[in-house]
Amino acid sequence: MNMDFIAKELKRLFRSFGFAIQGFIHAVKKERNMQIHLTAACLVLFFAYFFSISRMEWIIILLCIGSVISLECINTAIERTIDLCTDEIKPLAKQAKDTAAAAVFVFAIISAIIGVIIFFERVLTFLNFL
Ligand SMILES: Nc1ncnc2c1ncn2[C@@H]1O[C@H](COP(=O)(O)OP(=O)(O)OP(=O)(O)O)[C@@H](O)[C@H]1O
Repeated sequence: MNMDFIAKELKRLFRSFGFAIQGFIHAVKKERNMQIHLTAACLVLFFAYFFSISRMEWIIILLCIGSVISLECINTAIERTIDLCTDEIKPLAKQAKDTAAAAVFVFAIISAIIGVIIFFERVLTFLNFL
């Protein structure tokens, strides 16, 4: 492998990171649900730090945040693809969009339940302490 080849591959790699970041910025700017997820994620990270949760709990929370945000990106991509394919009202377009939205919804609900399991007792203890 010569240095030229490595430099070219690295450039390609960083270019693809750049495209991914552009996609993420687009989703954050245009999708209200993504803005809600990110706000919730910031709150959860603050509470996680505040309550000094365990290493395993950090891992679970980071997995949940990453999964919800990734699913929202995929949902946005599916919405755009469908809008690109048709601007007519079609049952299949509705099914595809709604099912993609359901993927985010299911994981967001499960993440909220995990959040309650991790934080509920700690919040109660903190409130009693006040
Ligand atoms: N081409 C289409 N044919 C049939 N139903 C559609 C079509 N486009 C959207 N819908 C449906 O209309 C409803 C609203 O969809 P729309 O994409 O406008 O908003 P949304 O799903 O809330 O997304 P956004 O995050 O952009 O607000 C959804 O149930 C969606 O499945």
